[in-house]
Amino acid sequence: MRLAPRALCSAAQAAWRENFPVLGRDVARWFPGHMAKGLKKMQSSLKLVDCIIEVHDARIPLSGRNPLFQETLGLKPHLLVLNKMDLADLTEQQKIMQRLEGEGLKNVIFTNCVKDENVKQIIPTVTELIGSSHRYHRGENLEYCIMVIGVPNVGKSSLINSLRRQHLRKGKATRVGGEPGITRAVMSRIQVSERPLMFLLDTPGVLAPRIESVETGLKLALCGTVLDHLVGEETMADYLLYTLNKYQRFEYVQHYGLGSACDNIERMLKSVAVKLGKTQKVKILTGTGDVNVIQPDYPAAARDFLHTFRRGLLGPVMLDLDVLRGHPPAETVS
Ligand SMILES: Nc1nc2c(ncn2[C@@H]2O[C@H](COP(=O)(O)OP(=O)(O)OP(=O)(O)O)[C@@H](O)[C@H]2O)c(=O)[nH]1
Repeated sequence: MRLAPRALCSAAQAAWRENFPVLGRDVARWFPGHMAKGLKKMQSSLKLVDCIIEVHDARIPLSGRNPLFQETLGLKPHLLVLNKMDLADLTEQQKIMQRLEGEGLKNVIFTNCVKDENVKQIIPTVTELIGSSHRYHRGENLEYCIMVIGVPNVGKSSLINSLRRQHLRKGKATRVGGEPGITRAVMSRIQVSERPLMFLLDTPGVLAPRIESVETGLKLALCGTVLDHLVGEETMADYLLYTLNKYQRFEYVQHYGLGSACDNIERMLKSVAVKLGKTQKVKILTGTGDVNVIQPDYPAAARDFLHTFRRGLLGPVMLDLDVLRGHPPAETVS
């Protein structure tokens, strides 16, 4: 089953490295109006806020966070919630925590907001953070107001709903969705706890307008923070295959009944398409006119591969192992 590391860097790596710089520029341009507006509104609401909860995807704890958050919202006490822990391989959790602490992030909680795991730790941690931040202007006001920020689709709304389930036994207050960009406006305050009386402000997901590197862009895309069609499903599938092979996560072989691991995305998607019965009719122009041929539906196979990964069916994965192990970052996309 093991592929030699050299083989992993050939076919699989080439395509996404070539494609992404162009696609990445499209993604970088995709900094929609609502994100810029959202960030401005977040800044102006800051004076009402006692603490910031930044939610990020636990599969990329070391990359893809928006540096604008640090610059503009960094004055308040800050808790980093690494959500979707059920999808992340946390074998190296200790090292990840040490690394984050080295970057000044001392308050970090891993959560699963679908199953409410570790969510109960959040309110006591936030209360303690605010308590130790000398809020001299609080006066009689015993309410806490917390702003929830993060890049799109990391589970900000799910966290708010989970906190309400845990502390108020109430259901959904805010919309959750599988696509990035569900929350479009800084919403009115949502109560999440009675004692202490705590309100959260949900905010739209805001990506950095500039993507730090090709690999960061692809990791963000795999985590669903960018609309798939902007990067290209086949490019993302290519990077996913490269990553799974690199970290020896071969669950995909069994999941798709492939027989052996593969480092060629075209071959892999062809096998997946055949297994799934996804074929498409394509017209080919020949010397004697148009001929219809049946071809594997590569886009459908790529979509299935991505969807299967995002549901956790290919096992938990830590996309930032390369950063943790100190590999140099790939080229910047601007
Ligand atoms: N597996 C898993 N999925 C989660 C978890 N938390 C949220 N999700 C899913 O992730 C998707 C996005 O969740 P949202 O809560 O809408 O994310 P958001 O950050 O508010 O999204 P935007 O409004 O686009 O910024 C939804 O399909 C959720 O069901 C988690 O802990 N584990």
